[in-house]
Amino acid sequence: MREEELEVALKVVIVGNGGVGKSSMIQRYCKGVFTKDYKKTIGVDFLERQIEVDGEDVRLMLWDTAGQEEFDAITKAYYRGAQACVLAFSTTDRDSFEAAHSWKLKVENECGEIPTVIVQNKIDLLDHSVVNPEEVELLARALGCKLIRTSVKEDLNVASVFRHLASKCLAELRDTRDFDFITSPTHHHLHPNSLTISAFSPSHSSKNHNNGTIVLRPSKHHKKKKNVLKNACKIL
Ligand SMILES: Nc1nc2c(ncn2[C@@H]2O[C@H](COP(=O)(O)OP(=O)(O)OP(=O)(O)O)[C@@H](O)[C@H]2O)c(=O)[nH]1
Repeated sequence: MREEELEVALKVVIVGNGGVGKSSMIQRYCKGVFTKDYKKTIGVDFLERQIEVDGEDVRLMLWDTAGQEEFDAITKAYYRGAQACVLAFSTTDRDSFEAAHSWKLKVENECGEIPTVIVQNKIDLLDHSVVNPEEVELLARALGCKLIRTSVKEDLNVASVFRHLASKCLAELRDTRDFDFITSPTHHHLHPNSLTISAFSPSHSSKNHNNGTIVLRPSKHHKKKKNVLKNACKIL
């Protein structure tokens, strides 16, 4: 199978305290809209967007989890199989900054070490900031993650968060692209040239990419797909 015939789908979870802007970020990225209204996420929601990264089509499935503790039991299960993570806190909410460590642990427990970006959102409100830049950088270093400062409201740096994660996952995928790590019980039912690793498979390992949604299949046209869906999103 040639490299240009593959399609990659990545499951990305967005975590962080309630009200930091997780839903807004996904809406902004997938639909290009921003709303001032705060509507608490109940459980889990997801949107997707297709982009081209390093010459490859990547389908990003963005899982919006509720930040409120009362939904913990529901959301935890949805981390499973995620291949990348956005860990968000708000410039104006000290608790959300201090909760970053425990969010990281929560994701690690379910997914192992996956590419993660620490997002400091609401930088349009820097005048009301309750965190200083040095401590934020220290946090990112301590967690071993890239730090990106965003304003979903102003549409600042939102796209770079997802582009960075997709690029990192692709690089890791290329490193392991001999495909001999396929373990999905479902792949027997697929076209012989089609390889699917289910995002929802209960078995997972933290090191390899056999724990998530990596869908590798030949293009319908047997040539590199045009990126016609670049800005297309849909609610599933
Ligand atoms: N000023 C400003 N407000 C923002 C920004 N991003 C989100 N908000 C606002 O912050 C509030 C909370 O945003 P949500 O996206 O609902 O937060 P959430 O993290 O999904 O919250 P939960 O669903 O409870 O987990 C909303 O009123 C948004 O309009 C931003 O970059 N700047």
